[in-house]
Amino acid sequence: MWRVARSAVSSLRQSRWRLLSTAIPGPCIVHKRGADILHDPWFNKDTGFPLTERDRLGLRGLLPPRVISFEQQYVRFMESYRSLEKNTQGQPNNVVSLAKWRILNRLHDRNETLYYRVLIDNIKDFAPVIYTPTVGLVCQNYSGLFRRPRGMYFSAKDKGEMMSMIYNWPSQQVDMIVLTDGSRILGLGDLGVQGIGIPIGKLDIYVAAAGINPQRILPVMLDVGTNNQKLLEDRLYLGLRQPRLEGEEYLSIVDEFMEAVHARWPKAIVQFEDFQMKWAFETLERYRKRFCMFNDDIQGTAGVALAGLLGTVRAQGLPLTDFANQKIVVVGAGSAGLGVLKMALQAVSRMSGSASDSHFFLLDKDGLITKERKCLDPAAAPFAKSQGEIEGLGLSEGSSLTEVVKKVKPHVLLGLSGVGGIFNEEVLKAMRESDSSKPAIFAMSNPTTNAECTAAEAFKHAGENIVFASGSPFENVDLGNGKIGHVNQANNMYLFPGIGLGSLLCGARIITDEMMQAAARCLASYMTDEEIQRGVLYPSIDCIRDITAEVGAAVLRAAVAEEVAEGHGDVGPRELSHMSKDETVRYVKDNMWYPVYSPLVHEK
Ligand SMILES: NC(=O)c1ccc[n+]([C@@H]2O[C@H](COP(=O)([O-])OP(=O)(O)OC[C@H]3O[C@@H](n4cnc5c(N)ncnc54)[C@H](O)[C@@H]3O)[C@@H](O)[C@H]2O)c1
Ligand SMILES: O=C(O)C[C@H](O)C(=O)O
Ligand SMILES: [Mg+2]
Repeated sequence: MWRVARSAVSSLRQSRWRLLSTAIPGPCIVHKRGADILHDPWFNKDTGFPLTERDRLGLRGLLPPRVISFEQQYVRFMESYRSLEKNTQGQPNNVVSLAKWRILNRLHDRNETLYYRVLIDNIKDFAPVIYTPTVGLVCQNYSGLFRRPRGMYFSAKDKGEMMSMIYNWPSQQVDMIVLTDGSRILGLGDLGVQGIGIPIGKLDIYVAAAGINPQRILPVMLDVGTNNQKLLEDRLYLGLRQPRLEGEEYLSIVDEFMEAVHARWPKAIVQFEDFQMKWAFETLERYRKRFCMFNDDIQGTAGVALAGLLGTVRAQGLPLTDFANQKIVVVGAGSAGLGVLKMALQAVSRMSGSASDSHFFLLDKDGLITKERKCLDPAAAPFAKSQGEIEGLGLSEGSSLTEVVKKVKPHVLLGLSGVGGIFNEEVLKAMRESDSSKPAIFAMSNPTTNAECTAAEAFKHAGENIVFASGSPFENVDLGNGKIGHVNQANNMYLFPGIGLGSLLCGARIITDEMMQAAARCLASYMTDEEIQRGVLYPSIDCIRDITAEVGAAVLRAAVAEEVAEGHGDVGPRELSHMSKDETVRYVKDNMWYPVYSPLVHEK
């Protein structure tokens, strides 16, 4: 019940959008006392409870006597984190990564305010721990790492119960849900119930980047079984031990979940994450006109890739309209690869007035996709080459990646295949013959081991003149002679927080293609010419809150223009439509939650 009061206080605060976000934190109503408060990570301040608060809340004697300030607690945590880094030096990467994840996870379980503050302030260091790539390792080892639940689990066994189950979630208000069925976790395949780590990591990024109130987030696992034989045989596996539901049975579970969410929180936004391709596309089409939802792998990824692709045009000193002439080879015809091509095509059509995809080449595990392909996937069909388009190049159905790169001489080679190392030495060397003055290599698959190539390999084999981006973080590459090969992180984390936040703050009924395009354009225009010339396509993760505010505002304004914005709290659609661009950014920023200890007031 305390959560009701807390959200009332917070919406009161949120409604005063003209106030600066640095205002003194208002009091927080709490309906519990004593040890129950210490065990609630939302209220717990550990040794930070002032003496008067200890008296008021029945905490006297339950803590060591000295009061430690928030700042001191912060320093203490960071010191223990840094000493862990020092003490684990030289140990295998996986061991170090999991140790870092554990120390952060323990803080998350104990004291959310401190956890989110250290996360926000050190996002560049901590994103690789709580998000990609370590989150992949955590998912792989989830059943062994499991200590306490986080988020909700809806399983095939819960059919018919979801409408009541949703009320088991203790928070009165939920704004943002990330949902997975665990069927395609990063490039690691079907991890069943263990995929819950992905929604948890994505929502941590929502809090850090978009300032979504952590009390209003909900990570969800839809456990419909797994086809991963190893997991089915693992005695520690925590999910349903049955093959995945298919067809109508599967869809009826997702339908029931979506209806239940909508019944309790009609304004909540649902982000679909890491669904295998067939369900990723099908659920997007099924729900996008009925609910406020999007698929991050299809749409978020596309926006980030498009922003990067537009950056590579600028890096060549060409006008953006030249994007229509860029030859782009996309390796991987799954939800992400097809999403990128679809959005790129929309961008070409917007720029040149005609939707020509003649410069796009799409490959999957069977090589170049052409209209000759047997059992051509309908989703890939629009990008399949006709014989006429490729015979002049000496290519044909199923041509290998090396052949395609050698013959096409693409401006951009973009990997979303999930296959580590597929951009091998021969492929990368072939990129030296690219028709671009600054060839681009995007190895976007996650986690690190699944990247199509490493940054060092790309600069070594394709040349120093390339622009490089990867989905998981790599260190910049020392090219010698004082030169640095810049590594960009082309990850959907640059966009999904802003898409969610912008949609939330305007009360979007649905999320349209135009809102996605606006997000991508905003990210694309974020960088200066000087940065682009240095091969820097995306801003540093350090300023993710600023980027998210800009993206959120762009999404919001597009929603208003598309007339899908219904208003948020006491800010109605008319008020939204009268905001200038700067006012919109201000509004978005003022609505970002920021972790500080609020004075706790007990109420029965
Ligand atoms: N950087 C990002 O922001 C981002 C976003 C989304 C997805 N991804 C990554 O992209 C990868 C793919 O995701 P998805 O959802 O599209 O998966 P998917 O399973 O839907 O598609 C994978 C595609 O790769 C193709 N493929 C497999 N082996 C291949 C090979 N040897 N050569 C060429 N193609 C091959 C498959 O045929 C399929 O078309 C994953 O690793 C995921 O982590 C990255
Ligand atoms: O999770 C990520 O890091 C990006 C993307 O959503 C993916 O599936 O790989
Ligand atoms: Mg994903």
